Amino acid sequence: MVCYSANGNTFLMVDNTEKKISENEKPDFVRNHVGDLDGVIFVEKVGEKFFMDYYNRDGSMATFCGNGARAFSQYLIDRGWVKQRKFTFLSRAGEIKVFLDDGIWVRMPAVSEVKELEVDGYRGHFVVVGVPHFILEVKNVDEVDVEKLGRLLRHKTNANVDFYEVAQGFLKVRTYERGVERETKACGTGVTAVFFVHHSRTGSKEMKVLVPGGTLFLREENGEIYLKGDVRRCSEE
Ligand SMILES: N[C@H](CCC[C@H](N)C(=O)O)C(=O)O
Repeated sequence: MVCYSANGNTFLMVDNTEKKISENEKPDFVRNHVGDLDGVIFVEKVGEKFFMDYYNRDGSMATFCGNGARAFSQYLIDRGWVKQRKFTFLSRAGEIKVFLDDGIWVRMPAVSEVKELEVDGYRGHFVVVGVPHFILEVKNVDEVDVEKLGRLLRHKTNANVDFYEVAQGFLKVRTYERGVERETKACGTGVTAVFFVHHSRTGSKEMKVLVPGGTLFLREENGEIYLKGDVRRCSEE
C-alpha cells in the first residue's frame, strides 16, 4: 500500500485487483489503515477496465473524489498499467476520462444538481459533482473559521462545505470535507463546484484556484469541466 498526495489531499492506494478485501470488509479496513490520511482508494478491475473505489477516512464510501481520481491516474501510470496519453477508468460516478498534457487532466463528472440554498442565514449554492457540496462566497477565505462553520453547515446539509473568494484573475477555496470531518488541503469536486457557479456567472473558460495545498487548474470545454493539479507519491510501497 502506498500514499499519494494531490495538492495535500492524501490517499492510501490499495491494490485490490485480486479482490482480497471484500465489500463489507472495506469500512473497517479503511478505519484501521488510513492513519492520518484523508481517504483510502481501492484499485480494482471490472473486466479489463480499472475501477476506483473511494472511501473517506471515517470509513464512509463516497461516489467520487476528484483529487482521488488524479492520484488514481498517477498510480496506474506509476505501476506501468497504463501507457497511453489518453485513457479511461470506471468509478461509482461513471467512466472517467484522463489525458496527459503537462500534467494529468481529469474530466470531472457532470454537475447533476445546482440550486441556491440558505442554511441558518448562510446563503450559497448546493451543487452535486458526483458528491454534494454547499458552496458559499465570502470576502476573505483566510478569515473563515472553517472547522467551526464548516462542521455546522456540513451537518445541516450532509454535504461538503466550500468557502470561496473571487480574487483578481483567480479564485481561493477552502473546504470542510464530509467523511473526513475536517478541513482538507484541497478538494477536487469542491473547486469544480465553485468553478461551475463562477463560470455560469462570468463565462470564464479556465481558472486558477488557490487552495491551502497549492494551485489547481480548471477548464471548461463543450460543457465538460477538466481538473489538473499537483500529484505525487508520498511514501514508498
Ligand atoms: N469527502 C467527499 C469525497 C471526497 C471529495 C474530495 N476529496 C475531492 O477531491 O473531490 C464526500 O464524502 O462527499
